[in-house]
Amino acid sequence: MTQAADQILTVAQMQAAEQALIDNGETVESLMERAGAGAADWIWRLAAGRPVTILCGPGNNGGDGYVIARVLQERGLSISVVAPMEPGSEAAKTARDTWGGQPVDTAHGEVFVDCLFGTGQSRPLSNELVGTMRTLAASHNLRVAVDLPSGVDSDSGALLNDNLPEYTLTIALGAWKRAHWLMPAMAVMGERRLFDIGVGPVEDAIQLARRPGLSPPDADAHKYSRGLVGIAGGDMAGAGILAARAAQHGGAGYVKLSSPHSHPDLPADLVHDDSGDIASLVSDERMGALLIGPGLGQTDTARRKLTEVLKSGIALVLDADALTLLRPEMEIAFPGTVLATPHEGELDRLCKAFGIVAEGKLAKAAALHESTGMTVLAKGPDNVLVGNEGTRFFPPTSSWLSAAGTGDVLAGLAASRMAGGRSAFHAAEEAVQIHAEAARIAGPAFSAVELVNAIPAAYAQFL
Ligand SMILES: NC(=O)C1=CN([C@@H]2O[C@H](COP(=O)(O)OP(=O)(O)OC[C@H]3O[C@@H](n4cnc5c(N)ncnc54)[C@H](O)[C@@H]3O)[C@@H](O)[C@H]2O)[C@@H](O)CC1
Ligand SMILES: [K+]
Repeated sequence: MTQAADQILTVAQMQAAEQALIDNGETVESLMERAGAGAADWIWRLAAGRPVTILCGPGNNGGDGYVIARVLQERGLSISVVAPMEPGSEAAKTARDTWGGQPVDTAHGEVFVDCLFGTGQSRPLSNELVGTMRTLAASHNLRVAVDLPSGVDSDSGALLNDNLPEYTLTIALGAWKRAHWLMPAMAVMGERRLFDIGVGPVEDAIQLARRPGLSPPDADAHKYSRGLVGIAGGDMAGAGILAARAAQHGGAGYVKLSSPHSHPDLPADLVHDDSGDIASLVSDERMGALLIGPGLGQTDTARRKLTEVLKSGIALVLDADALTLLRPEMEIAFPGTVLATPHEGELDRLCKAFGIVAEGKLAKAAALHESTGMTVLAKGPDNVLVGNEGTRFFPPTSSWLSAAGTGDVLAGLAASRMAGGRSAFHAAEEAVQIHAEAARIAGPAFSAVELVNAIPAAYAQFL
């Protein structure tokens, strides 16, 4: 069931949704009035009586700005409007006439409101416009972007100019746009809020990930019913141990690490097979999910292990070295039960190996899913998940996750959720959020081991 508040629209989908509202009796003016008044409410709270400067562009984003100016002025705030371009659209002209004030060349105040461009941003801003925005942003302590910061491409999240201001708050109007959840745009938006103007569910829209609803083990659970996770390690012991630790905390009842060496710090509660014999791992019929990649290495032995694991038909998580070794000629028994978790560099390498030419994280992940049938989680500061179930975006995660080993932890968590019976898609959806919550709980400057230790508390948040 589509949740309208969680849907993330392209500009074309937004325009079609707006048209559907108009076909049902709304007008552009009535929608602008609602959107502008909604944004004005947020700005009113933020301003708390202090002066507000609104930068209005020529389109309907500028039109929203004139509505905001009128509403806030009627409430007694001191408002200055800077309008480097005359209104071009009919609705924006009407909004400006209804406001009835005189724009000024520049202003100092407390809150700067960017209504220069929204979803109609079609090309980079002139240096002059960037200069105007920067000057205004620098002379106001609080900065609000209405719908989108100007200079952001709504569908890709790209920044069309350098040196754009950073915002305190971005108010999405009617629906989330892709840029609200994609880097680098997401990083300049500050807090993000959605104001509903009545847009209904849009078919095939990208959705925000559902919050995981986890449960404790069944009353009659045993270690195998909770899930057996196998980890096919290799040359580097540490990464496999980290992933195994994460899998233990991620809900699985039993975790088996296969790596061809002993390790002095191997936890006593981890079953370790140091024969490195992959055949015995894949022939275990109780195996719920297998993770291969962290610490695997890129030797011929590693490639042989990967080839065997791919053919096994067991639900798989492919990460790290497994993604570097993966080639189109390798046979994957059931791609629908395989989750690949590439970071940006691995995603690029995979696209190259599979002859995929695409621009941007979303397009690359979608093309890789299309070409291989695997579920693809393109991880990073923005996470993009593409599978047969659709596409999901996620709230931003802690930037402290940019540390070695955190990817191994995520892969272990995903394998754990899969061994517990989740599809590759839902396992990834849950793993990203448990991982993000663990990072929040671990606080600043954590190591990957400390991240693992925070998983039980993160898990508890979703019970
Ligand atoms: N879609 C909807 O349902 C609603 C949209 N509203 C607002 O309308 C906005 C979209 O309005 P528009 O489609 O008019 O688009 P914009 O207001 O974003 O701007 C489009 C105008 O700017 C020009 N332009 C684009 N890039 C430029 C550049 N770099 N330099 C100079 N000029 C440039 C275009 O040629 C066009 O004239 C939304 O972001 C939102 O704020 C709201 O008013 C209410 C409802
Ligand atoms: K804007």
